[in-house]
Formats: sequence, structure tokens, C-alpha cells
Amino acid sequence: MVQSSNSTSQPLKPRILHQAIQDWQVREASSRTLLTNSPTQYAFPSVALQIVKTLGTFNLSSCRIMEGEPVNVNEFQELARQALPKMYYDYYSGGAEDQYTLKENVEAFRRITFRPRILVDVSRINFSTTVLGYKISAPIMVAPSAMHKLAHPEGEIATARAAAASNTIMVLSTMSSCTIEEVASSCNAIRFFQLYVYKNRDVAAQLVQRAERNGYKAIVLTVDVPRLGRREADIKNKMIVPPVKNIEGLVSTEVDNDEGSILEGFAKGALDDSLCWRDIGWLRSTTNLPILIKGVLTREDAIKATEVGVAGIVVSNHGARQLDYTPATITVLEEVVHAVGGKVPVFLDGGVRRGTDVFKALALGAQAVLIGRPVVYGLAAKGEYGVRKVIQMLKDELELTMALSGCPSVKDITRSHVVHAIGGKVPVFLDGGVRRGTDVFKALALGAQAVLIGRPAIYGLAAKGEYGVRKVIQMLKDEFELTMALSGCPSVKYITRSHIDFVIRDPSCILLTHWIVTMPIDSVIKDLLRVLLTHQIVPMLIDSVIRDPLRDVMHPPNPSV
Ligand SMILES: Cc1cc2nc3c(=O)[nH]c(=O)nc-3n(C[C@H](O)[C@H](O)[C@H](O)COP(=O)(O)O)c2cc1C
Ligand SMILES: CCCCC(=O)C(=O)O
Repeated sequence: MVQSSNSTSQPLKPRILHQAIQDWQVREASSRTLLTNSPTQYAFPSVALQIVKTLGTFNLSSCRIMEGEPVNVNEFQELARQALPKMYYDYYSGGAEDQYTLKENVEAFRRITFRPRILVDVSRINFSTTVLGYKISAPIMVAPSAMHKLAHPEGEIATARAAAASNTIMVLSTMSSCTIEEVASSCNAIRFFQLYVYKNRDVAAQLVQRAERNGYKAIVLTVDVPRLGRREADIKNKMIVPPVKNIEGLVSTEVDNDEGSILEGFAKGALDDSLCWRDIGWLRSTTNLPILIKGVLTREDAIKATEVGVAGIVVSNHGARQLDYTPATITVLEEVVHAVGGKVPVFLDGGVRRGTDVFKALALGAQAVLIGRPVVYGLAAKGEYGVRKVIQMLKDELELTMALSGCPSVKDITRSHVVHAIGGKVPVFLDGGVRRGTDVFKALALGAQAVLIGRPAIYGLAAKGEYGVRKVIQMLKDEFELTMALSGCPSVKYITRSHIDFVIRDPSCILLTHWIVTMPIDSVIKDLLRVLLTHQIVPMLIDSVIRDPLRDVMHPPNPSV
């Protein structure tokens, strides 16, 4: 195992408050130097000052504080903010336009809750897994991100060493500050190479061949950047293009126009926006390495990707830096996983900040996740040690989540361990075709809070007046009670999605449900319900409504339909 060059894993010592403030002043004066030399440097000066103000005349020398050691991955962001010049921090942290998707990538994880299992032997947790046949310590990989020397003088070499020490895979960006060769010779991390295809295709082919020669194990083709997304902070800051050594002498990083984001101008001039599906064949002709495709968000593209023979799919919206208002990646993961049908592994990135997020992605079908910003923040705050720490924190949290969910290994993590927490937002009801207590049970299992009955009530009324209606309701209740008893559900709270399954009767049903999953339901629901009622496949609709990845941006289905 490769050892960190500047690892600082010793227990942290308490610091004297005024000493801390002095340190901060020095640090403010030359933050880059201090950061490099002292990777555990705390970064909570404003808190320290606040304490000074509050304490007033207290004897400061007796007042000790602990160093600002982060306790979770999110806390690295603030450390990075303090360590970096504004232009670089904004570049790393920012998203496109309104940054709707940036927020959503994280928020969407919060709307998923757990269904933990108890009394499982979790004395030994094993979260190791394999990716394209390579064994890694946890299903957490390093996503490609550009220009690590803006975050830390050691750049991608520090990141790669941290990946090696963590026994996981690093995906090196085409736009790295260290070269393909420098990173390869710095450590024994398992490395994939992320490819941007330049207008001059020969450059892309050369990069791929260099990666292959230098022991990179796969090509990750990023397909969501025909142009760079509109990142408004970068426009204001006139974000620069620092030296990109991989393409030095091959692609010019000079940009005529110095208005707005220079990086955006560079991307416009350099990246091939004519790249399309048939070019995957060209790429395959340049290399023997497996090709993963990064930037898939829909079932349609997932199917195309498997048809052109990729070795894996990364569900990604580029960390919300490209097209704003794309869905949070975790909300479309299941759609992609179903479309791919196990033909190739599916990975996910975007908004993973907790071990619980990793667990949720696995439960929804990802083989592993990739993390982008947390790595850069760890690097900016504490160099190689910071990246290791970020990965370790996620691993520790994942381990705890697995233990508390009753999953000793990643194979034990299933779809039934998580639920989309839509129920809390608005209740969903169903009517149409309910004729048996078993139908009531099925509707509840698919997430309905209750059902409404129409014709049976009318028929009861017509046949026997009030008594007839009472009888109809009583019959359904009795049947429902029996169904619950025979299904092991003593109360409605026990009825879950995993108590039922679908028997697909004819292929049109499958088509319809897939269609529903991708349609804005509020606009089509009335017509659709009528069609579905005729075909008696309403339960499939309600399942889609409840599991629909877009459900949170839709109006709830109109119960009066
Ligand atoms: C600063 C930054 C630079 C990035 N550079 C690249 C890149 O060069 N190539 C690429 O395919 N993706 C790039 N990405 C996207 C990441 O690979 C990944 O999709 C995204 O960061 C995941 O979201 P997260 O940051 O919320 O974890 C970049 C992301 C960030 C934040
Ligand atoms: C021209 C690509 C820049 C790197 C990148 O992918 C990003 O900033 O998101």
C-alpha cells in the first residue's frame, strides 16, 4: 500500500485560543504556504474571534479549543472555501445558472428513507466490491475533476496517492494539471482515464493511447459537455484556463475574448460538439480498453449505450455544472438501471456526501458511486491527507449504515431497504377497478393511502339501498382483513411494496409504465387514466406515480379523475 507523503493521522492536540488566532493571521497572510506545510491546519478563525469577543476579559491562556477537525465530508467545503482564492472556490463549488440541480442533487438523497432490518448478525461488515473486475475496498470512487493544482500544489498526484491508500479507483480528468504519465508513476492506484474529445480527434486518440500505455484500466467518455454549462460565478470571475499539461502543445488554451469565463471560451473552441453515438465505434477502434460512458440521465440513452457496447454507464449530470434543471441523479438511477437490465454495471455521481447516500445509491441499483467536490474540498483543505480523510469518512458512515440496516455485505443491500419519502408530502389515493379486498391491499402496497370505490357502491345501492352499500363495503373490509392476515400484516403500516409483485401480462403494459415514468404526469394523467382503466392496469400507474423520478416536481394526481 502506498504511504502518504504528508499524512498526519496523529491525534490532534488542543490549541491555545490566542495562538490559534495568531496562526490564522499568519495563514491569512500566506495561506498557500501554511496549507502546504501544515495539512491539519484548522480553519475556523471567525469562530475563534467570536469567542474572543464573547469572552471579553477572560484569561485567554486558560481557554483551550480543539482544532477545527471536520467530522463529516460537508465540513470540508468550508475549510476549502477558506483555503482557496475566490475564483477557484467558486469554480469548484458552483453549478450552472440557477443552480437548481446543484441543490437537488443533494436534497433528493434526503427524500429517501430507510427500511432497516433487525436481528441480523452485523458483527462483520464487508463493503468491498469489484468494478470491471478490479477489487476495491468500498463502492466509492474518485470522480474526474479538472485542474487539481488550483486546489493544492501537488495536484492530482496527491489525489491519486489518496486513492491508492484508500484502495479505490481514481478517474483522472483529461483536464488534469498533472500529466497522465506523472500520475501513473506517482503511485499504484487503479486508474481510469476520463476523455474529452477535442475538435482535433487525433488529440483524443493520442490521449487514449497514452492512458493505455501507462496502465490506465478504462476510458470514461464524458458525453455531457458539447459546450460548457453557463456557470455564472465563473463568468463574473473571468475564470481562467491554467496550464493543462496533458494537452500542452496539442490544443491551444489561448482564448481571444477575455470577456466572461475564459474556460467557457476555451471549451467552445476546443471541444468537439459534433460528437455523437456513431463515434463510439471510432473510439473503440483506438483502444482495447473498456469504455464507460459518463453523463447518462435517461432510459433512452441508457439503452443506446448498451447497444453500442459500452462496458459501463455513469449516471451523472456533471455535478449540476452543465444543463440546469436536469433531475437529481439519484432520482433517475432506477430508471437507468431498469433499462440496462443488468447488461453492464451502472454507477452514479452527483451529491454523494454521506455514507447513507452511498447506501441509497446501491439500494437503487448502482454498483458504486463516484465523488467529485468532496475530493477537491479535501484536497484544498488538507492535501492528500484531506482526500484520504474524505474517503474514510464516507466508508465509516457506510459501514455504520450497513450495520444499522442489517446488511453485512453490499450484496445484502436491496431495493426494499429504502423508500422514496413521497408519502410525507401529499397523500396519494386511487380509484378504478377496486373490486376485492386484495385490490385494496395491492393499492396500499403500492403507496396509496386509501382507495375509493365507485360502481360497487352504485350497484349495492341499486340492488338493496343503504343496506346494499353497507354490505359492499363490509365485504371489501372482510376480504381486506383476510388478505392482511394471510400476508402477515397486522396493521396497514405493515403493508409495503415488497408484499406484492407484478405479473406482466402483455408487453404493452411495460411500455406504458416506462412511458409514464418519463412523462410529466400532470399534463397527461386524465387521458391516461381513462385508457388504463379500460385496460385494468391502474395499479401499475400508481406504482409509477409513486416511484416516478419526477414526482416531486409534479402536482399530485388529481383524485377526482
Ligand atoms: C470542479 C469540478 C471539475 C470537474 N471536472 C470534470 C472533468 O474534467 N471531467 C468530467 O468528466 N467531469 C468533471 N466534473 C464532474 C465530476 O466528474 C462529477 O460528475 C461531479 O463532480 C459529481 O458531483 P459531486 O461534485 O456532487 O460529487 C467536474 C466537477 C467539478 C466539481
Ligand atoms: C472544459 C472542461 C472543464 C472541466 C470540467 O469538466 C468542469 O469544469 O466541469
